[in-house]
Amino acid sequence: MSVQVSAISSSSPSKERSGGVERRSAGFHESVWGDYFLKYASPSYSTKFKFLGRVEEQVEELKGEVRKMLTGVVDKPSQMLHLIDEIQRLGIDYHFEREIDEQLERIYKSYSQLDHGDFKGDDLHMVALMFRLLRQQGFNISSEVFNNFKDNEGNFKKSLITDVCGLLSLYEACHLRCHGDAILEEALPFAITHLESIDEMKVSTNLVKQVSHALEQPLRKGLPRLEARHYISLYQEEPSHHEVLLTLAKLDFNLLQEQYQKEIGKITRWWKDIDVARKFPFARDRIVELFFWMVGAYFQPEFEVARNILTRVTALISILDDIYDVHGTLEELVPYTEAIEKWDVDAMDGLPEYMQALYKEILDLYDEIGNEIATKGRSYRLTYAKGAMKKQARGYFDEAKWFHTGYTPTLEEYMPLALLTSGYEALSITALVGMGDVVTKDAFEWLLGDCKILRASQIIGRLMDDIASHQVR
Ligand SMILES: CC(C)=CCC/C(C)=C/CC/C(C)=C/COP(=O)(O)OP(=O)(O)O
Repeated sequence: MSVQVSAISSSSPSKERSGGVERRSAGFHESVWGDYFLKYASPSYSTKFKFLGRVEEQVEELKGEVRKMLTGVVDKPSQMLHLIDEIQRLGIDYHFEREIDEQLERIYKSYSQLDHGDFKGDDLHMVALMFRLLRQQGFNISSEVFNNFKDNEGNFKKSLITDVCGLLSLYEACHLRCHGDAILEEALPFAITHLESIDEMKVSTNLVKQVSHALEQPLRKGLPRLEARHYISLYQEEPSHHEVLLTLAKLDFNLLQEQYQKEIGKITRWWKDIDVARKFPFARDRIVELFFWMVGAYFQPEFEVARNILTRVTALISILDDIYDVHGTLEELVPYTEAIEKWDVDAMDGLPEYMQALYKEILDLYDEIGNEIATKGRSYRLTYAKGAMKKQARGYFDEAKWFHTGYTPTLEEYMPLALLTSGYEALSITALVGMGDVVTKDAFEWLLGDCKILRASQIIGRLMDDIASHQVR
């Protein structure tokens, strides 16, 4: 995400003097957005929908129609799979979670008999689509369903090479493979090779576009909102598209976009009031990018408060990271880390002005979060959030010590600390703070109990970040 400056850095940043001390500077570029989103926070900003109430009404009607499509009787499971796939790709599936789950459960229960009727076990597109949708939903479907597509010598059948639709579905399905899915490990390069060399004269323009987009960005790795926006345009060009689905997808996309604009407007207002550029000129100013990141974590409208909290905490952590990584001296960082540990406004006495300024922002923000969640009986979450912030600061401090003492850690020493400072633990905990009652105390304890998914995210996040930072230098 940034030019990281730490004990393992291979280049040195530039230096400058401030507060009578020579300080390093990473030379981050200014915000590319400036005040662009402020207008959405203004009371005089009015929605681009002239008749917002009418649009919302229309969305409700359309949702009713789609619900009927999803619950009505279809004699062909393949039709239902297609419908669910379209709904998911158009980004409107979050309105129909229960209906989709029920339909997929029905299909899962009967899939062993699906080789009859319209569902042919030799139709690669359908098998791969069924596999992907069921696995994604958490059903235990085996990758053995793909055995059928191999010849007697154990190679994928030659006839598949010209089946572009089938190859594309296989490719997308491969991204849901788990350890032990050997056939999908083999299938992925097979699908990629043949998708890369399709004869564009023999397939529709729309399919060519889908293939080239998928090769760049498989569905599984895509951000739901971006994928929806992309698919809406493709779907519109599809002669067989369903008008109800298309209209709902467009209106819903625009309504969500309006909501995000207001959210980022409010967050920009808060950021501007902090006066980041003046108080922390050495730090990254990436508030819009961070908000976008959090929309990737959860995009649904009901997570507005959660997104707001997570974006703002991450923004302050990002300044904190720049203090520990670049701007602060070791002599300043020692009392700063102790002050964060104490979490008390009196503890900031004697700290340099820029440190006091951030300290105050952190305390104020957590007070505000505390007030917000107290009204809902969720105050216990604040203890977890503060604990996560303190741990993060201690981790940053340990890294800074390595740097300032010129110590190069071994990989064994580096990894545990680097996983902590990746921020995934602190931010996963913070991500739960503003969520609804589905989150309980157990969820926080689970996250803190060495859970595999968090560890995997930390490893991926940390190593990708280190690779990117290293390349920037
Ligand atoms: C929903 C969820 C859990 C989101 C996680 C988002 C996340 C981990 C954000 C990290 C933000 C941050 C302070 C990056 C520092 O980047 P850097 O490259 O300067 O980091 P470094 O100094 O540690 O290398």
